[in-house]
This record gives sequence, C-alpha cells and structure tokens, in this order.
Amino acid sequence: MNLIIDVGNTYIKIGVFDQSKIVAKKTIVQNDLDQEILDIHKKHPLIQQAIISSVSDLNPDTVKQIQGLYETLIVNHKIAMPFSNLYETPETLGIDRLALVAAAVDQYPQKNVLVIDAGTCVTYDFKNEKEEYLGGAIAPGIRLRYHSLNNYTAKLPLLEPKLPENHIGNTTNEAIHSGVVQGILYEIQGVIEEYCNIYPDLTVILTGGDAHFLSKRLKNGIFATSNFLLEGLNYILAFNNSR
Ligand SMILES: Nc1ncnc2c1ncn2[C@@H]1O[C@H](COP(=O)(O)OP(=O)(O)OP(=O)(O)O)[C@@H](O)[C@H]1O
Ligand SMILES: CC(C)(CO)[C@@H](O)C(=O)NCCC(=O)O
Ligand SMILES: [K+]
Repeated sequence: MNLIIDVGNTYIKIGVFDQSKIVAKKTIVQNDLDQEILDIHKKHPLIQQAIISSVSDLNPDTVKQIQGLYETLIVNHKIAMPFSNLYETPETLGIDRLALVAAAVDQYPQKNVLVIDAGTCVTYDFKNEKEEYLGGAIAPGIRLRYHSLNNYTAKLPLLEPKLPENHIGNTTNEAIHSGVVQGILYEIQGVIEEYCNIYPDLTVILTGGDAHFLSKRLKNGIFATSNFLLEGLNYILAFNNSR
C-alpha cells in the first residue's frame, strides 16, 4: 500500500492506495500533518511506500518523519515521468501540474487531454496523443477572485462562493457572484473551445477542490473527478518503481 501526500497552496490532500485503488482520503491543514501521519501509520500498517508532492513549503522535520516510516519518493523536476515535458522552463513548472499530467497519461493514454484543476489557482494543462506535455495556463481560483475584489476596492464585500441566479447581477452581491463564478465558467468554456478547435477529439478532465461546484454549470462530456492529482502521484510512484 502507498501513502500519497499532495501539499497544495491551501490544503494538504492525503490518500492511501492499495495498488491503483484509493482506500482512504483526507484533506487537512499543514498544522495537522504530523499527527495525521501517525494516525494513518496506526490505521494502515500495510503501507510501505510514500510519495510527497509539494507546491508550498513543507516542514523538513515532517519530511524526515515520513522518511523514517516509509521508503519515500519526493517529487522534483529530476525524477522520471511517463511523458516528455516540452515546457520551456521545466525547472519552474509546478509539481502538482506534473502529477496531473501523469494521471492523464495513465488514464487516457494516446489521447489529447486537457486537465483543469480548480483550486487556489485554476490551472490548465495539456498533453497530446504522443504523450508530450505542451503547457497550459495559470489563472486565479474562485476564492482568490472573491478575495481580490474585496482587497483591492473600498466598497466590495467579501462573499462566500455561490452560483449566480442570473447572468445579469441586479444587486452588488449577485453582480460579484456573476463576475466571479460565471466569469470562471465562461473562461473554462472558452479555453475548452480553443483547444477543441485544434483537437476535436479532446478529453477534458475537471478536478480540484472547486470541481464539483463548477461542474453543476458545465455541460456533460467533461469528466469531473476529485482524486485525479492523488491518482497521478500514485502512478508516478508505480512508474518509478518499475524502472
Ligand atoms: N477556508 C478555506 N480556505 C481556502 N479555500 C477554501 C476554504 N474553504 C473552501 N475553500 C475552497 O477550496 C478551494 C481550494 O481548492 P483545493 O481543495 O484544490 O485546495 P488547494 O490546496 O488550494 O489546491 P491547490 O492544489 O490548487 O493548491 C478554494 O478555491 C476554495 O473555493
Ligand atoms: C500554479 C500553481 C500555484 C498551482 O498550484 C503551481 O502549479 C505552481 O506553483 N506552479 C509554478 C509555475 C508553473 O507551473 O509554471
Ligand atoms: K490548482
């Protein structure tokens, strides 16, 4: 069994995998990680290996703790990946984006795939049918958009995300919900359309903390799935074991 740790910008996602199947999953904050590692170690004594991916700073003592318990792979830009990376600055590419592309290669081999991860940021990542990663886009996530409207104006309130009633917002709150949530939906639809013009057979994956919320207003044919990044990391571990 494998322990999969995804340290995101806001939350840490932890998964326990038996081969390629996820058997437990938890979302926590950085402060709770050390305790959670111990709890999981007790609950799942069959875990032998761990993989850690981080886009933020992870306490070195926590990393040592994990390395003391398991044979641990820390994802960086040098480890083997199941695709060729055509990003012109691979050393600055987010580790989370590498993991998403690995999941796309594993689950949709020889397909043109666009992975959209809606979390703190909304990232777009594309790999083609030749298993080449070309790049994509980085945009602010839902919460970031609500916060920036509040932070950089005098009058705009900070709101909790909500699907807008109407495209035409007729109150301040509804206008913000329309601008933020409908704005992200237009962005996602527009990006998908651009890619579809070039790759008509495109497979689209939507994942991340806000995937479920956004998928309510997106058309069918987009695969909304919450564990894509963890699955990608689990695959990177298997891929590196087999080499
Ligand atoms: N208290 C909170 N703080 C931050 N985000 C929250 C909170 N509650 C809900 N969210 C939602 O969770 C989203 C974060 O997504 P996710 O669960 O993918 O975590 P993340 O660690 O920020 O992701 P990423 O992997 O992109 O770094 C935010 O856009 C927001 O809509
Ligand atoms: C874009 C984020 C913040 C999304 O989590 C992360 O992937 C990251 O820090 N990326 C580095 C820049 C890049 O991917 O080119
Ligand atoms: K993201």
